[in-house]
Amino acid sequence: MAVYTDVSDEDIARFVAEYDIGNVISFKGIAEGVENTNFLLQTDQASFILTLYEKRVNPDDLPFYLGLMDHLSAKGLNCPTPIHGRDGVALRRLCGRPAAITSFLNGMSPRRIMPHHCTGLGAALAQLHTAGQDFEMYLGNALSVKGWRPLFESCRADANGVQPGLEKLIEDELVFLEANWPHQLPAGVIHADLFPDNVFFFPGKDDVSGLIDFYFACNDLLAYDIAICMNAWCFEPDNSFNVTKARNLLSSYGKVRALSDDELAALPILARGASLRFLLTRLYDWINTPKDALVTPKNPREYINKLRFHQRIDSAGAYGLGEE
Ligand SMILES: Nc1ncnc2c1ncn2[C@@H]1O[C@H](COP(=O)(O)OP(=O)(O)OP(=O)(O)O)[C@@H](O)[C@H]1O
Ligand SMILES: N[C@@H](CCO)C(=O)O
Repeated sequence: MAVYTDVSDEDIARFVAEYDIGNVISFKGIAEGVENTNFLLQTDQASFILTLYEKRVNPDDLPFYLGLMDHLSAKGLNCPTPIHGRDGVALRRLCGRPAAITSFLNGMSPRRIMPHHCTGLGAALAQLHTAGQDFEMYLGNALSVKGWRPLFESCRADANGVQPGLEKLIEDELVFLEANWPHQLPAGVIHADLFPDNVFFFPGKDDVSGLIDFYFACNDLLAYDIAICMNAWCFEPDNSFNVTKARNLLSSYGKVRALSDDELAALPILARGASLRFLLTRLYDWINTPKDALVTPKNPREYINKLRFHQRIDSAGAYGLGEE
């Protein structure tokens, strides 16, 4: 349950009065999500999402996230559109927290990922990368290769308690990635957290109907975003890699934005980095989330298996490219 900040009926009525979106007819907390407090807000004009940004989001980065959603929406990407108040301002404060209203997107995240979802995902990801190319703001990725060691140092003492040998696995992987990370590939705005819960589809349709949750978006290597998606979408619950899903993801991405030979060659190492990134953040949360917290931390072990899988891969052919 992710409603960290309570908002009264009076607070919401006062807040909505700053906008030209009609009068509130219903307002309820959304259980999904772990980072921020989200409410479904219905007015007599439309449905909206009200988000109160909680401690994990740096308030200084909010203009980038909201500006990016404005930019991508204007380019025709179906993502939440920030709603601006009568004074033109989208980022406001409510109940002591930074807050914004965005448009509500119809559609549902897939409960069971099928290969056709990965086809839709690949096209949507490439559209996002293409549409982001002329976005003028810049935000570096705090969770890329330079950010991983400090994160590891903050939780390494507890790593072996989560799985024996984990501290050495991470240390060795960090040394490898720090020495071999490809810095010269095409870069731009990436989503950086495009997991199935952030991608909507209409039932029975292959195309993505909408993308949400841009609060890890940043500037980084475009192919790194593909690697994040490959990890989040192309493994089965038993940890086996589904090459059909990966092939669909990569080939539909490539139809919208062609991948260079260098990007393809770097995919295994980018996938190792993407595994380590989510292994580390999950490990940190696993160790630091109080037992009585509202949210259940995600299991880091899933990402140990993904990392081990990619460590055995030496070329992108293993991800289904070049096959029929
Ligand atoms: N614009 C939107 N349109 C429709 N539903 C939305 C929208 N934004 C958020 N939601 C709903 O709210 C839920 C939580 O949103 P979101 O994933 O952004 O939360 P979060 O706490 O930032 O997330 P996370 O834990 O995934 O980082 C989503 O799973 C979705 O059901
Ligand atoms: N998508 C992240 C959590 C939310 O940012 C994970 O699965 O670890």
